Amino acid sequence: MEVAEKNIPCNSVVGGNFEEVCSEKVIRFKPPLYKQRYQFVRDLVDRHEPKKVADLGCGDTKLLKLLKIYPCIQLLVGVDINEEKLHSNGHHLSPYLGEFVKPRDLDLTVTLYHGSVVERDSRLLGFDLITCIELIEHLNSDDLARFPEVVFGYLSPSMIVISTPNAEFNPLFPTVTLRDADHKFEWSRMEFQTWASRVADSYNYCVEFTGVYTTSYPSLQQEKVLKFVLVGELLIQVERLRLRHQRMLREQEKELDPKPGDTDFSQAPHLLLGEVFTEAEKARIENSPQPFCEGEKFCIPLRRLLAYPKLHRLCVEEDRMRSLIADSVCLSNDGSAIVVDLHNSWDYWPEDN
Ligand SMILES: C[S@@+](CC[C@H](N)C(=O)[O-])C[C@H]1O[C@@H](n2cnc3c(N)ncnc32)[C@H](O)[C@@H]1O
Ligand SMILES: [Mg+2]
Repeated sequence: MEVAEKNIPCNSVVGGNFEEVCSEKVIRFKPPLYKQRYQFVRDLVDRHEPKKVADLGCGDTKLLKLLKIYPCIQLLVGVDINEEKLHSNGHHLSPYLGEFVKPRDLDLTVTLYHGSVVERDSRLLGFDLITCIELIEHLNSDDLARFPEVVFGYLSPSMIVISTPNAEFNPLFPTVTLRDADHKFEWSRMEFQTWASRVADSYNYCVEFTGVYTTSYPSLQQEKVLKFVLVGELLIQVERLRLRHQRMLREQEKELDPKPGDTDFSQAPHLLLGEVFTEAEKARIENSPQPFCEGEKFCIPLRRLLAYPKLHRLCVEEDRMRSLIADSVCLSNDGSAIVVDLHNSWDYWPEDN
């Protein structure tokens, strides 16, 4: 899948299709690929609100039917070399009764042209978006060679979407080498990207690649995610330290004023500690500033917290940590420590929360 956008810098992304292989080795795409391709175009229309859109190789006009509901689009054109397809499907593009009852705010004209994408047609000049969905693989080598000059060079719309099957999936299909009898070729992602990058370069477009299905995963590179993980780990660590400090105080009390029946917990394993540290981790923790009490307030220096492995692995500097957690916890006046009530675990949050 390619989106080429004229003169607007963007990054290159390489994605993959989303597929599922069933037990009997019949490949199915979920949702079906044609729906994913159309959805990709719809998302683009949502984002860029083009006024004039043309679908080249529009076939049975399914995409045009989906696009005619967009209020931003005022001119919608379909072109196909197969006149019969246009005739048998064109009537689906007429307005419904409901569209008379509740008319659009802005004009919309829908037109179908019979013609070839490799012929210059001045009626397609000045478009905001041109889509070529599963078209180029139907062009013979001469037509494919003419395609860039006509579509990118002559028609030169603001944006072009081109989709073509990914041949890398073909070994998963039970049948032959090409997926359709009319296909003249099927490219790997690399072949497509090489072609598209060269075309985009020649006509001063910038190019972006994606599979029809793309999703991004949360990572620590995203500030929201980092903050969520940081605050979560931090609260766990603060609670551990607070409970440990309470226990230490109780033990000290007992040592000073032992009562009959008191058990000596000092030798018992500290169940609440929960974590096992390597020697290096222990050393890092011990070399960091210690938690301390100010009256009933228990203060844990940020540097101490950052020494614990689960927080250390987030690779956050003290200053960054301070700004990320500032609205989630109470900080000491100088901002160097988190302050909690020693006896109440529900006071971590700043007062106005
Ligand atoms: C696989 S169909 C894709 C139809 C539609 N874009 C879709 O995604 O459902 C390819 C279409 O391209 C049309 N086509 C092939 N060569 C063409 C050309 N040179 N100019 C215009 N249309 C062409 C075919 O008639 C066919 O309708
Ligand atoms: Mg095809």
